[in-house]
Amino acid sequence: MTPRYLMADQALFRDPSLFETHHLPEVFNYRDAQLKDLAFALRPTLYGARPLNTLLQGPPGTGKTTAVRRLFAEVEETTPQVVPILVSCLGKRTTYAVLSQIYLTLFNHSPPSHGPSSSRILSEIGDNLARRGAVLVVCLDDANHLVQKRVLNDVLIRILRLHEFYPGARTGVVMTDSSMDLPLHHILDPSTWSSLQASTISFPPYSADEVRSILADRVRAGVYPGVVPPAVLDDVAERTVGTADLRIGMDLMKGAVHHAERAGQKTVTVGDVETVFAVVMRTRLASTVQTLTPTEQSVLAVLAGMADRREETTSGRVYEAVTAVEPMSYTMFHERVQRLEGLRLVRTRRRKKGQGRTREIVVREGVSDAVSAGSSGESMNGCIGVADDEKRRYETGGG
Ligand SMILES: Nc1ncnc2c1ncn2[C@@H]1O[C@H](COP(=O)(O)OP(=O)(O)OP(=O)(O)O)[C@@H](O)[C@H]1O
Repeated sequence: MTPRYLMADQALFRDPSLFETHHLPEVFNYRDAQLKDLAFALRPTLYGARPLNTLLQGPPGTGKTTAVRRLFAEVEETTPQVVPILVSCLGKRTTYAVLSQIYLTLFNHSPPSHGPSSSRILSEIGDNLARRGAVLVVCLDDANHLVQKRVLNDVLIRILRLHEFYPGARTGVVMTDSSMDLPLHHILDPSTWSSLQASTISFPPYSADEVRSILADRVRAGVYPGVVPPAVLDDVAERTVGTADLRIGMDLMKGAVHHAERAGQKTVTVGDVETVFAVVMRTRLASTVQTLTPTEQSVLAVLAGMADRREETTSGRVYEAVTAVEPMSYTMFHERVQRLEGLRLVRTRRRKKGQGRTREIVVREGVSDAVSAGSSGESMNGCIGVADDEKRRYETGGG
């Protein structure tokens, strides 16, 4: 039976899922050099040896995770004795959470609910690998989120030293970092640093032409011919370059096509893109704010308040204001600001003050709104609600 209702207004998309973040694209241009370098690091696993540990560094949306997923898929297909596991560190704040994810992938079920210790989970992982003679390659995706409380150091040392306690178990790590300056040599103990010895692969931002061509490929695969006119493609590409995140471009293109489809149009217009852009930005920002810890939310809320009142936001002043709300050491404050900067919620800049120089913390556009939307509800979830409402409105053609 031909579906009369489900597909009734599916007139413009061939396949909207091609625009989802988790979609692994068929065509992955402009990252040949990085794929080759990563393949080189993983190649020893084909012969049963440990991989070379690697750090993939570049701004958000530059293809780091996609490169890892492509090569992990190849490894999985060709080399059964290698177990590649990708752990998204965004929601993982403890060693236990990271190890549980590795356990889950290895054993196909979560650790027992009575809550074994991290060491117990690790010993089961080690036993399993040693028994099978397998090589474990863990990708800590967005490893910069593990910097607090020395979690990254703890996770790395446990994974990298596993072979000392379980001879036959071989392990290595790939880390991705979108903060661009994961200060590994500062945050890792000297012994972890020397076990890691990671080489770095850089993922520079895509040029404007590259962004346009990547979006054009996706449109070709996911949307019927003629639906997205060149002027619309140009507009989406330009806005994407402005936000420096290809993921926003994908969301924007998908949203604009949905908007046109719901309105019964045959083609997407620049007006559709304009309508959807604000919603995409708000949704993106809201979901980023939602990933913050309560302390990070406090720092951001204080900063946003100061920015709204046009107060001076030098780091000294902000530190004073933050500690009046929530006491913390300067180092801890500095780490929180670094994380907010890594998430592109704030940016810092050096400026002259009197005879010396000072660091100013600037809240990025739209962030104050996302924070106040969150604080007006019970939690930051309120902020997602606002964005979702708006999103629903445009998805149902309400503009
Ligand atoms: N060269 C490319 N060709 C096609 N699609 C790409 C390319 N690079 C990135 N993408 C797409 O852009 C989106 C973001 O890519 P990806 O998640 O790999 O970026 P990332 O660098 O890991 O970002 P983050 O640091 O924020 O995790 C995905 O939807 C991916 O399919």
